[in-house]
Amino acid sequence: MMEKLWIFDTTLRDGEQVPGCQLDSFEKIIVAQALERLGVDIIEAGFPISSPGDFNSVVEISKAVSDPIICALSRAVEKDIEVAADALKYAKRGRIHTGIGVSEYHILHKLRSTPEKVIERAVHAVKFAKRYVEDVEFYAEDAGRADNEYLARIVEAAIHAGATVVNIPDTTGYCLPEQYAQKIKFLKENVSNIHKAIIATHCHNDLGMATANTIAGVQHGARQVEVTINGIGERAGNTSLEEVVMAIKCHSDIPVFTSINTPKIYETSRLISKLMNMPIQPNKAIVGRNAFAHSSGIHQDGVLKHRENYEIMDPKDVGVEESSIVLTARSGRAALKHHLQLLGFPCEGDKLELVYNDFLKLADAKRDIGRKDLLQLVGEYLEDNSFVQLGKVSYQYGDVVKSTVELTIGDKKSTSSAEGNGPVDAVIKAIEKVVEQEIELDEFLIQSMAKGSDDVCKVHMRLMHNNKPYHGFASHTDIVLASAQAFVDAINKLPVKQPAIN
Ligand SMILES: CC(=O)SCCNC(=O)CCNC(=O)[C@H](O)C(C)(C)COP(=O)(O)OP(=O)(O)OC[C@H]1O[C@@H](n2cnc3c(N)ncnc32)[C@H](O)[C@@H]1OP(=O)(O)O
Ligand SMILES: CC(C)C(=O)C(=O)O
Repeated sequence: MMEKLWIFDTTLRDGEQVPGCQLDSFEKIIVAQALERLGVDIIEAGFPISSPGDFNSVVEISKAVSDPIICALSRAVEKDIEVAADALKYAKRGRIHTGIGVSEYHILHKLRSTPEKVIERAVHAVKFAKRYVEDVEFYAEDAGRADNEYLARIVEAAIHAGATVVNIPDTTGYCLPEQYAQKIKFLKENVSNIHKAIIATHCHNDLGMATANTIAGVQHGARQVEVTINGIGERAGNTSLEEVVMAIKCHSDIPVFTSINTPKIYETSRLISKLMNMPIQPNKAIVGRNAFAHSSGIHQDGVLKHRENYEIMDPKDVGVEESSIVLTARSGRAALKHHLQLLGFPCEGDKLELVYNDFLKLADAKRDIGRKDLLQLVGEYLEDNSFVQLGKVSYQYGDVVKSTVELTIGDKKSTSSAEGNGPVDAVIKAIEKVVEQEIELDEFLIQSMAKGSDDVCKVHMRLMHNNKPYHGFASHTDIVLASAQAFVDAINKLPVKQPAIN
């Protein structure tokens, strides 16, 4: 029989601990509401004792969100628990998450205590939390490295004291999937009252095993998974929500279901990445830019013949409009033919052969083959009179930065000025003013190629147009110019109509 797997999202607590990811209360509410729309069951909203700001966020999230359980973290310390309870006062359903370290490292070298005293503190903390809320989750910190016999004792005591959920964190990301699975199995078989609580996983990714360990835990009886969007979290991160949810969806033999509205995954992932300033690596499972991009000929041919040849999930199931066939020097005739067809130039036989040979030469010399290149290859590219070309770019500092850019379409020149937050913002705004397209700058990455201050920087921009992404690339020693060129490069890839100039 299929059982419910509770999705406990800790993006706003463990995820937010990451340097640079801190959010204010307003931003946290936006995230919490997105998590509610995504369908998570529990939102860990913060660690209220840690700061007035975090306390306030838990209060405001409790008011703003109605469906999920709102959870607040605490140590096994009375004051922490009191403050957590106070922060949860507006929550429709509030949960206190309390616990203590259970590995030898933590007992001896962090808490400077003894195993027996730690059990006493755990029991006291759970009982104390029960005075305020019915729903109390106990975490056995560093359970991944703890002795299983001792772990079973403290978990049994916590359940006896009233814990409704027992969390078995692999805090340091140490376990291998089989070890973690055995730990959960051991608890199922050796904790006499385990049927009275839900077992939760909370795995970190120090060895890249967080998702594998979480799934192994579920396969052995865990029924709550603690996860974050994009896998953000302390050090190498937490288990990523999207990976676990989609692994379960793809493997119907795992006897659990989740309440996640999977087509909302992609937009939630982008929101978190943007608000927390955490770019997503292109090859990140499920939500990375290349997760549904096919770039080598054999794969492209396979996907074009039958999507499932190289895709285990439908991109629409995670909110990605469609998979993409990216033209590179590793592409074959099938991919080239597909793109030419899309442009309205069906090409077969000898003609395709000729174009393909030229295409390979171009693709060897140029990494990114776009629409303009293809039109040139089929001899249909007239004078460069319909695409945006960037001319002179200038800007000056003052109270606000002012920029002027020259843009050309064919022989029509246009000059545009704008003000912005900084030179890149001012230049992008000036370009936007003259390009008649609905576009949104969705991602902006600047990377230096080497190390020196004389270095060339590489810019990647992603624009959204009609819910589809268009990528622009450029490199230059001048960051502002590289950004402007990357922006124009992406604009030139918009397929619907060629960008016009005012
Ligand atoms: C695995 C996790 O716990 S994930 C959560 C981690 N998140 C955070 O730490 C962010 C929020 N933390 C904070 O704001 C602060 O660390 C506070 C408010 C909790 C505590 O601040 P301080 O009182 O200044 O203590 P400090 O951070 O220096 O040290 C932590 C103390 O808590 C103790 N402690 C750590 N975990 C626990 C626990 N679960 N239960 C009881 N005590 C604990 C440590 O042993 C140490 O005590 P000591 O000072 O007597 O040696
Ligand atoms: C507080 C606990 C659940 C934690 O974050 C960890 O052990 O990693």
